[in-house]
Amino acid sequence: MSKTSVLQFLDAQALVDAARSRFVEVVTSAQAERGSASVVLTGGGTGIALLEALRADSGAIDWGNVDIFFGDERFLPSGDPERNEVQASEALLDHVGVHPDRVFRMAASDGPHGSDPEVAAAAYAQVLGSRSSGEHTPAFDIHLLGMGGEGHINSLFPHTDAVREQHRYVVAVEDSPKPPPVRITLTLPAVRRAQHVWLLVSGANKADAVASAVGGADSDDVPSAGAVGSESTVWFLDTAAASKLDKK
Ligand SMILES: O=C1O[C@H](COP(=O)(O)O)[C@@H](O)[C@H](O)[C@H]1O
Repeated sequence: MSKTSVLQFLDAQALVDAARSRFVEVVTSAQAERGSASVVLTGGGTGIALLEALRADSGAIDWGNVDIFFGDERFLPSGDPERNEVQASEALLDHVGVHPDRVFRMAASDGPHGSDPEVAAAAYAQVLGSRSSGEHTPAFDIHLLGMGGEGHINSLFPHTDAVREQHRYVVAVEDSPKPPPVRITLTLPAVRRAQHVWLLVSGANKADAVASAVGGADSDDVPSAGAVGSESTVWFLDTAAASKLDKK
């Protein structure tokens, strides 16, 4: 039975510090148990701040034995500073001893799969399949998620085909309401394959969506409501993001 926890912190820095310590704990215990760990990174302000914090305190993790995936990507040319993987590399991956063959980036729009995001999404689904045993996508140890003010996670926006996807683990999004419009994203079935799903959310503009999701909204209306880990789901909130929790 999956457990949901809502943790509140004074500010975004305290939230990031707590997520960093817990990330180190989960990854190092997975490595102690089976030699490696697998994590899904997120873009966004708080998600990238966590990666920066991990860079400063990454000693305990054997980064060469971590499989690193991405929850979503902005389908832009390689090196574009808006790409989540570029930001993740600058914040963390370029500075720790990751194994280059174990960092699974989603393709760029000028990459090997061409400029068609559907082809790039299908290629990433194959990557997931190649790293799993039987289920077509790994049972990630941790899936990190940020959340937009309307409740989007990864590039799963309210009332879209992508958030309603029931079968595929990776899809293309060609009309994202948040720029850039073309993206690649893991779907809710992929998120739910993770043992631990962590939503890192700060800021008053997210308080309504947090309250709705924690209160059990439909994922079609508030996508984050559908983000549930197979073992645990943890909401890491600052005071502002948590401010409407008791009022809905
Ligand atoms: O566009 C995106 O936005 C979300 C949320 O970002 P935030 O800055 O509001 O926290 C992010 O999780 C996602 O990866 C990204 O592509």
